[in-house]
Amino acid sequence: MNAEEITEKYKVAVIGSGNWGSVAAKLIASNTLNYDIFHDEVRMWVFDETLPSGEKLSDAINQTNVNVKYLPGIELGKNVIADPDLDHAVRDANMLVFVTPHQFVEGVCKRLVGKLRGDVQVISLIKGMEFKVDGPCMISSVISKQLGACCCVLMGANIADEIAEEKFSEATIGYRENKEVAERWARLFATPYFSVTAIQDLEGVELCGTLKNVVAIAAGFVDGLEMGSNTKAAIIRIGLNEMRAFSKRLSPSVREDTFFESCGMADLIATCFGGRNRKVAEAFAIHGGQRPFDDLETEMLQGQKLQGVSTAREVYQVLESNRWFDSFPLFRTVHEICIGNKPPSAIVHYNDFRKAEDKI
Ligand SMILES: NC(=O)C1=CN([C@@H]2O[C@H](COP(=O)(O)OP(=O)(O)OC[C@H]3O[C@@H](n4cnc5c(N)ncnc54)[C@H](O)[C@@H]3O)[C@@H](O)[C@H]2O)C=CC1
Ligand SMILES: O=C(CO)COP(=O)(O)O
Repeated sequence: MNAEEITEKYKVAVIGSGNWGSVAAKLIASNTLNYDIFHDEVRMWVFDETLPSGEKLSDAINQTNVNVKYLPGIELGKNVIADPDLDHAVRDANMLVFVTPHQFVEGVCKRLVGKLRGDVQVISLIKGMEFKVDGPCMISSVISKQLGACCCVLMGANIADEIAEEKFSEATIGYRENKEVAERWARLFATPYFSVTAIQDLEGVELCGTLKNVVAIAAGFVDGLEMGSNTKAAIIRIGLNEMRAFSKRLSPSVREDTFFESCGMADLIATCFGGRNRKVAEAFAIHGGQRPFDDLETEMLQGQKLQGVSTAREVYQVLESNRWFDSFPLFRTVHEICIGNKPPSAIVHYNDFRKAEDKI
């Protein structure tokens, strides 16, 4: 292959190296070796920290090829290079994968303004949203606005630890216009154990991935209160209804069939049974709401971050600013429980749910 052909290859950088970020890098790294259109090397930006051994996390990853803190025991692929220097990690990259917890994305984007190639394409794997003075803003919009780049999303029933062990799962890419770009992203991620479908519903896919974390918190409360399978199924059904109604009010173009893709019902089920939001919310309810989520997160997740509690707050702000409380009792109550205004047992308010369903 000559030098000219090499410069035309797509160069990938992964922004984030947490639990899912590391698994995403592993998936991508297996494909960059398989397909000639991609450069082999995958740069993974690491928000660096010092390990108890005194070693830097980025050095440990490069020496062992394992993210010893966020994904222990799993080899990422020799072509994954951990890079603590953000500017250096994205240099020359024309495919950027954003996968930080959502609360950090704005700060990261600010640091990237003016540093990226003009032809850069972006995908966000981040589940969350921001509430701004002029209303709610999805993470893909935060990224596209700040970087002036087109941004797809990839969401799905994707518990990272299971995909790391190469157990089969599916994911959904949401795109707005450019199918060719979406298909290139699908090629970058798909493996025999990770099946990726691209659909033209950016907003729907991202809203599903974001809102299911609020329902997962509710499912955790139900588990902590030992209310059983029927109650949990009811919470999942009511939650899905609120997800659909909320998504359509924010974005009327959201497609009905999106809720039946991996990003929809499948992710909701996976997270309500196997996710971190569920697990920490269960502990919160077991402690009768007396221990704050922040403390439980620090104690139980070893540096990993919850998205559901802050998303519940952002969703609550949308409900408040639009006077939508009556139509979304589950979303509303999750936030009120999280901040200690109601006990965990308030999650089951049968009458509120039925009244709301008459409205939505
Ligand atoms: N873990 C999972 O199973 C899945 C996660 N997701 C989503 O992917 C996104 C990222 O999640 P994970 O990779 O699991 O991360 P994580 O929950 O493991 O978060 C920890 C990461 O945040 C970084 N961090 C801490 N402080 C920071 C700062 N000030 N600035 C920038 N980074 C900082 C840490 O270095 C670490 O890389 C989230 O939106 C999550 O909802 C999506 C699907 C599955
Ligand atoms: O989004 C996820 C699975 O698709 C992971 O959910 P948690 O953040 O609750 O672990």
